[in-house]
Amino acid sequence: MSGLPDEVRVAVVVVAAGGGTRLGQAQPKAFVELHGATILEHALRGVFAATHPAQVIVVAPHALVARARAIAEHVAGVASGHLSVVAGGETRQLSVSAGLAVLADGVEAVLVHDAARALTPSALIDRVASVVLEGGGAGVIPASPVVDTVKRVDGDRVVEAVDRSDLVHVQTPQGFPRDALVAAYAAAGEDYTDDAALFAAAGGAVVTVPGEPRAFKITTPWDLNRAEHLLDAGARIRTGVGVDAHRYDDAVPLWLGGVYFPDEPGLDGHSDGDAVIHAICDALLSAAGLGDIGSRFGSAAPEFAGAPSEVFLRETLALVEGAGFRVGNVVVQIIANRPRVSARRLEMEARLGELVGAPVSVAGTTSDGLGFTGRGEGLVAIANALLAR
Ligand SMILES: Nc1ccn([C@@H]2O[C@H](COP(=O)(O)OP(=O)(O)OP(=O)(O)O)[C@@H](O)[C@H]2O)c(=O)n1
Ligand SMILES: C[C@](O)(CO)[C@H](O)COP(=O)(O)O
Repeated sequence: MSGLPDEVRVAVVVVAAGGGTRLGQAQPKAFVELHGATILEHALRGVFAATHPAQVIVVAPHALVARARAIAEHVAGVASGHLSVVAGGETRQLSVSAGLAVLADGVEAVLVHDAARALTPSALIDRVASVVLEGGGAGVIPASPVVDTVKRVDGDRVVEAVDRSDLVHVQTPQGFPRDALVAAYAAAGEDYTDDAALFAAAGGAVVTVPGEPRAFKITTPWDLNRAEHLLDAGARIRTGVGVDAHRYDDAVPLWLGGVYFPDEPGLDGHSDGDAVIHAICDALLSAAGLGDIGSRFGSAAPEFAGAPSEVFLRETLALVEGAGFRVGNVVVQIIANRPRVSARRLEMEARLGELVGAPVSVAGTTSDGLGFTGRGEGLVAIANALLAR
């Protein structure tokens, strides 16, 4: 496969072709429902929310390739991405091989990820990808210390205590330099329980990065229940905050809160400088745990030069919705000597409400002569967003 943009240096192979015998449900594990969506959909939300642009390769049971494609396109459609869906094999290793067979030209780092780790935070995917892309040549796996005492047993008889000080639990995604991983898979003579073991057997070095509790694998009914409870409790309501400051610039028009202010100095910035919209984007992204406007859109990216900030807001909302959230409400406080917020507050609230699809309140204040806002050098906007799942 070729034809992906140059910046796509990462592929994530999401293996979802297992039967899930230990979960014991009628359908294959990745297609079991979890909190109103399939396990696969939850896993893909995390993958598409990662910052590194990636080719996402979903490996599904032969009979469910079309269903997996529909699920993946639904998630990718709102978050944008480069997607391939292929049929897996009898073992996890064969499924990974099927995914590796469709790697795009230009991919340098391959992450292999279990769909069964449905709640894996996108930050872990980015963490692994970043270390592989640094180019040390090693495989990179998430690991966490073993917290329980460990015993070696013979049947039900304890033989000895095992020193756990140098033991870790490992998770996915596991990341590798592309060529070395493909060569290791081609050379593999036996079945390994994870990609790092196969890579090490071919002579590759493997290093660890910190794992994440939420990246646990849904293996048994108890795990599925735990995932349900986590989604129930933790993610119903989330808040986020965003702050943006811009210097006044007489040479540019003033756009604030999506509204044009004639006869006012504009705001200096790479885009149209609409600090209110920028603060709202940061509030929404932080509430969803999706990073910030700079990491998402690039504060100097040429395509955003002079761009209306509504573009950032639309993209931000697509990301937030792709991560499974809807916006409850947004509030913004503008700290500035000018413009007078009260005169245009209702217009800003209406325009922003229309863009966000939820109530947006705008308030204004001054800093009582203090600081750069008080000296009339610039303007600050502070936004707070409430998201719900
Ligand atoms: N032939 C296989 C076997 C496993 N996997 C994937 O590998 C991941 C981890 O495997 P595991 O949790 O062991 O899943 P299952 O093999 O489905 O479970 P079980 O061993 O209980 O049957 C899962 O996302 C699973 O879909 C796969 O793509 N192809
Ligand atoms: C790859 C893996 O998820 C790493 O922890 C795991 O080894 C695969 O699943 P299994 O439960 O060991 O079969």
